[in-house]
Amino acid sequence: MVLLQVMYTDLDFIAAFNIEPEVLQQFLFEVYRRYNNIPFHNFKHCFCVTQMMYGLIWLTDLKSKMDSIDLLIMLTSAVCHDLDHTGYNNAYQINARTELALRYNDISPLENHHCAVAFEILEKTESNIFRNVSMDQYKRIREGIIKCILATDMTRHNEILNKFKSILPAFDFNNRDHRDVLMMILIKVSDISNEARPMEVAEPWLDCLLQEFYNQSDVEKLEGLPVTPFMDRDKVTKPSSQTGFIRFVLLPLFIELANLFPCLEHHIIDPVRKALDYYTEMEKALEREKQNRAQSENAAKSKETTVGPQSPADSHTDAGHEASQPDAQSTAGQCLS
Ligand SMILES: Nc1nc2c(ncn2[C@@H]2O[C@H](COP(=O)(O)O)[C@@H](O)[C@H]2O)c(=O)[nH]1
Ligand SMILES: [Zn+2]
Repeated sequence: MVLLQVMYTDLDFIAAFNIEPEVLQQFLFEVYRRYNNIPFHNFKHCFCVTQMMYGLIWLTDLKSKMDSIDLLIMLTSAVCHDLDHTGYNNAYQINARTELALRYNDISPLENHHCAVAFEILEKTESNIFRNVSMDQYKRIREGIIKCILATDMTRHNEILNKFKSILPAFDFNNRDHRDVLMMILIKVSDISNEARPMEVAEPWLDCLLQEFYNQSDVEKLEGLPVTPFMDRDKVTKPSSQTGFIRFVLLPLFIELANLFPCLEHHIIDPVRKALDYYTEMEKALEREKQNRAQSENAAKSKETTVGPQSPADSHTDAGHEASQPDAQSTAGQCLS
């Protein structure tokens, strides 16, 4: 929480918007309290996304290009963007007809909720970091935060990315609509930027994400709901989850942002390309292992049909051999390390 406080201070928000230190502390404490103890969408994820946003603001020298109110909107949106996430995505909310889906008529139920919780916190005077801004400024901040948090709904990914691509050739920092789209892109990039971090940080985050995914698909199976395919433990592995995501979601998004800010190439694109190579190799190793296993099983079967059934002792040895195999994923990981 202290580091988040430092980010507000470093970006000069304390002075520019007359934010009292104890109000900022109370705000951040309320935020901390309203993140749940779940594998991925927890307070640490909020911290990482905010830290990435803070880093992007400095790396791109946004302070010289945009009003500080826009920067305040972006940093605060990052802090609040997954408040009270339950660990079950929008598809689940809608299919299970949860309270959130009912309240928001199936329209981005989670993101609407994260935003509503943020403004619940800001409604309390003691945690309202915007309590000293003018009515007009508050209106702009509220509009901006709503826009940014709602933009993190991944079902809107192509819509937002295409809008950004269409304005990029004539991007103008003085154009309000252009800035709004850029703000949405920046929070999206920050939100899904784990793979831009060093591998030893990024990989454990993927484990946490898959834990949350697998938990959801298990519950979907138990409740007889449609099973979200990219969350199904019977279909998804660590590398299969990442290669597609990096190729089709991360790189196309990051490359467009780097078209506007070439200085980002080295910071966010290079590590993501490296991660793609890493998971592609892991996927190949897994595939080889699967093929080897299938071949040994076939060989064993044909031996059985030509020689006849094995003695119990033989089959025990086989079972023992099978059980002593390390699991596919860790072997693939070892091959690469
Ligand atoms: N397969 C992967 N999916 C990812 C990764 N990082 C993020 N995501 C997906 O995007 C959303 C992001 O939105 P959030 O606001 O919910 O955090 C997340 O839920 C995942 O579905 C990744 O590295 N691999
Ligand atoms: Zn998030």
